[in-house]
Amino acid sequence: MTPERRKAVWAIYVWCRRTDELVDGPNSSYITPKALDRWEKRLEDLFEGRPYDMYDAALADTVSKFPVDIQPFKDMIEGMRLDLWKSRYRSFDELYLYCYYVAGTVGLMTVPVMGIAPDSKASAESVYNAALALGIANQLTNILRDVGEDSRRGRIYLPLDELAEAGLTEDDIFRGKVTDKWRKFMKGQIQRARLFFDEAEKGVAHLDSASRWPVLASLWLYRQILDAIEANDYNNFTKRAYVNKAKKLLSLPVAYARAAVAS
Ligand SMILES: CC(C)=CCC/C(C)=C/CC/C(C)=C/CC/C(C)=C/[C@@H]1[C@@H](COP(=O)(O)OP(=O)(O)O)[C@]1(C)CC/C=C(\C)CC/C=C(\C)CCC=C(C)C
Ligand SMILES: Nc1ncnc2c1ncn2[C@@H]1O[C@H](COP(=O)(O)OP(=O)(O)OP(=O)(O)O)[C@@H](O)[C@H]1O
Ligand SMILES: [Mn+2]
Repeated sequence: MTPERRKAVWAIYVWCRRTDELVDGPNSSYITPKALDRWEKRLEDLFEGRPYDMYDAALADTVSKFPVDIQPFKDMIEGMRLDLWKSRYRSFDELYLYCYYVAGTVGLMTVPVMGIAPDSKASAESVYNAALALGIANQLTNILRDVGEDSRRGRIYLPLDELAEAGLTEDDIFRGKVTDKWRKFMKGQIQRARLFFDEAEKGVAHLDSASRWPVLASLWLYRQILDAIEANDYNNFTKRAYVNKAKKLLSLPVAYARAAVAS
């Protein structure tokens, strides 16, 4: 990315990471809805040019230079509010909404920074939809990677109706035994996540040419976590799926070449 865009993405990343840390981090047990309200007030202040600390200042600088909208930031805080009380998702619709709040929003935050290609004939709406899809795909992948870890925190980010259809119960998740039923269920979940990645990939060609490589590379790196879950024979209860260094390194030049072809 250009240096200006890189700094802006950093600033957005830091804000997202700090927001996530409020509910996931070491002090999360002290975080109440009130604390999140204060965090939202602080967000409004920095958007109006009144940053509270240096990290906020980096984001205030970003929003003064790029046409970033405040709504996806507010929506991410809403996702953190959900995380404070909600630990079950009855259907994919409910889960999708959660994924939008905590990750789809990132796509909407970053498109104004990465820019749409001036010569692209795609509508801005279709590019935002692809960006949204990448956030959803990443979050679904994150969830499928962390089933065991989340269950040990009492959380199940899987559609309970689909679990029931597969003949599985909450207890099966807590017991964490890899059975044929589980493998079959996981195959379906992985397939759906891949559809969102495919949707996102179509949008990459319409981004400003300088932004394509980092986006395509990160898309490919994260998507390979799904392959790693398969390679672990769907044991996402006790084995963490990850993409090794060699595979990561190899993806970079391949993504570079593909991003260049797409221009
Ligand atoms: C180039 C690029 C990838 C830019 C995005 C950088 C950015 C601002 C990232 C913010 C990520 C963040 C900290 C989000 C907070 C909530 C959260 C933690 C979500 C999960 C990320 C993975 O984090 P991790 O594996 O560390 O998770 P744990 O906390 O350890 O469990 C998420 C799974 C979501 C991240 C979502 C994205 C990176 C969306 C990216 C979308 C785009 C860049 C749009 C691209 C545009 C088109 C047209 C395809
Ligand atoms: N808008 C921004 N978004 C993200 N990071 C930023 C932004 N502006 C500055 N930074 C980073 O914050 C750090 C401090 O910035 P600063 O401009 O003060 O640079 P510096 O390295 O301290 O140089 P100098 O000594 O010339 O001030 C640098 O690492 C810079 O890349
Ligand atoms: Mn997290």
